[in-house]
Amino acid sequence: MSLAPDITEQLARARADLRMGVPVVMTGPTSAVVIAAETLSAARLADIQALGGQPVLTITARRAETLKARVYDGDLARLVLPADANLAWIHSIADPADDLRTPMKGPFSCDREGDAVLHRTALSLAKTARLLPAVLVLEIADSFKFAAEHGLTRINLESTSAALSTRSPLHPVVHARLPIEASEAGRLHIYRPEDGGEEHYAIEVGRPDRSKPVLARLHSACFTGDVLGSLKCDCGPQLRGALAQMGAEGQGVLLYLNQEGRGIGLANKMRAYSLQDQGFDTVEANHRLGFEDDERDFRLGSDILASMGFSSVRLLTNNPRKVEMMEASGIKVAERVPLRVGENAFNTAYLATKAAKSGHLL
Ligand SMILES: Nc1nc2c(ncn2[C@@H]2O[C@H](COP(=O)(O)OP(=O)(O)OP(=O)(O)O)[C@@H](O)[C@H]2O)c(=O)[nH]1
Ligand SMILES: [Zn+2]
Repeated sequence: MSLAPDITEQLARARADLRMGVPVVMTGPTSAVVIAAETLSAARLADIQALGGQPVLTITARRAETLKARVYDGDLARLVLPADANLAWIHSIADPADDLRTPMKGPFSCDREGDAVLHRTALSLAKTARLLPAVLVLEIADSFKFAAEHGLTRINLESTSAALSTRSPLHPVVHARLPIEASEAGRLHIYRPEDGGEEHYAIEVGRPDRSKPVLARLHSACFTGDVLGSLKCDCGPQLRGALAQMGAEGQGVLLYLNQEGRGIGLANKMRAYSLQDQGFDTVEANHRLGFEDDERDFRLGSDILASMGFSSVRLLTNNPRKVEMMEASGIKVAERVPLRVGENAFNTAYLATKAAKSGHLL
């Protein structure tokens, strides 16, 4: 028996460390100390530079495209840290906020030797910590000794990449009656993932027959739209519209998935909004930040539906990816029910971009 944390638990620690600006040690065929660019402090940068060796700033190919840095590793680029690089330089590579004011940050020298698996895994970890996808990586010789000496979390590279590519099981925690405006027969279910990530919710309206397709909506968290009534998107009206339709039919399930900002987190979504104010559309903004168009995993939704006993849905959505992902993960989509509400002068361009670039149906 051991009380030592397993890889899932170690990764939860590693995420917390990265968010706090604390380095994490990765052990693999080559080992390295890794720190997130976003939370890096001047003191820690100086400490890393004092270790000797050649630090590398790893960014996604999306970010590299904007910076005109050479991509030798497919989905990422390893920028050799210039000897005179300071914290402001690193932050300006990670964060596109000032790109338009200071467009020429290069020329960059990019690594092409050796394997990029450690770098790729470190970037994924930063993304799951909801940080900007940019990490400073310095190879070290004896990772066990280094981690012990500095009191750092150490994770095994192979187990980390395996854990990050596996979906964490979700467990029902509790459910209770919750009368809502749309229906007095509401019930809120809480689901908690094993990996320490955000909880997700299911609002069950009435008591839908488990043997028939249920009216369902996969709603991704949008603090700005759902709570503040933002006019930049259509989320608030879609949320209330879906619940109202379930109330009118007397039954349905709304899954509220805490994948804010299409899975990049609220801070990054606000960075994207700031880029949109500079003239970029919703997809371009994600790319400039180093993210894909959509970083969500809708299979969370099928897991929750299956756990509630549903196998077939009438899905309220305009997003064909949601339909595909449902079907691929074992929930039959008997019907797609369009949900077009909440268009206004502020979100017309946003909705048009989603139709043109993300395949949303009009
Ligand atoms: N990154 C980013 N996320 C945004 C932006 N505007 C809205 N969002 C997020 O986009 C998500 C919208 O989710 P959904 O309501 O599921 O919408 P959808 O994928 O368009 O699909 P349907 O509404 O079902 O057709 C929420 O997580 C919002 O926070 C944006 O400009 N950038
Ligand atoms: Zn929204």
